[in-house]
Amino acid sequence: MSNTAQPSRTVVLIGPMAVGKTTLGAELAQLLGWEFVDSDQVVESQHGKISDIFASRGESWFRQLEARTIATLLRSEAPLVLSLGGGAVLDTGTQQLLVGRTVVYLNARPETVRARILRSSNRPLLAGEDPIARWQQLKNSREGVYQRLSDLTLDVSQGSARELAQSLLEQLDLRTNIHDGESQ
Ligand SMILES: Nc1ncnc2c1ncn2[C@@H]1O[C@H](COP(=O)(O)OP(=O)(O)OP(=O)(O)O)[C@@H](O)[C@H]1O
Ligand SMILES: O=C(O)C1=C[C@@H](O)[C@@H](O)[C@H](O)C1
Ligand SMILES: [Mg+2]
Repeated sequence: MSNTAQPSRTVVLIGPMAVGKTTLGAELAQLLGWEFVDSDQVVESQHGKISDIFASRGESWFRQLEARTIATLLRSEAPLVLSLGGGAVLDTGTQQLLVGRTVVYLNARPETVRARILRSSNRPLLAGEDPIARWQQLKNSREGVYQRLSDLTLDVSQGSARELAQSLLEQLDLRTNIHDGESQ
């Protein structure tokens, strides 16, 4: 969605739960020397655990907090790597705010996320009987949005977070000269 001639100073990572948005985002920010922010972490630091927010106030309340948080973060003037919660892209206001940013869709198969999902208890939308089937169902229902909003898709099924971040940086450099405008 961004103009590839103009380097964007924000890279936004989107995609389903447990694909590595937070982990790769932190690695990418370190490689770039940019600030890293994760919308789930900001919401949790201000409002408590996501599973508790879902339990006490419901999903739509969480979505409002999430959208508001992302809008604030995207006002940053500093170069930023921003990892979003898996469902954040469903909000139409957030969708509009992503236009003109460099948006990367991290895509994975269920085999890649299976063990990660089974060992975590802070994903309320996967709390039912068959978390892998639910993950796949949510991914399928959001796939079109992830693809439409993104400039680039990164398959995260092979490689460490560091290797994937390095590969992503190389692809971003080719597309947008991401380092342009920096002093070094
Ligand atoms: N490339 C990788 N190789 C091995 N483990 C990974 C990789 N990427 C992420 N992980 C691990 O998978 C787990 C989930 O990663 P992470 O929290 O970054 O996913 P996420 O997409 O941010 O998930 P959520 O949607 O829940 O925020 C973490 O334990 C992380 O260490
Ligand atoms: O995919 C989702 O809808 C979610 C993903 C997580 O990152 C959290 O934002 C929350 O658990 C909801
Ligand atoms: Mg995350």
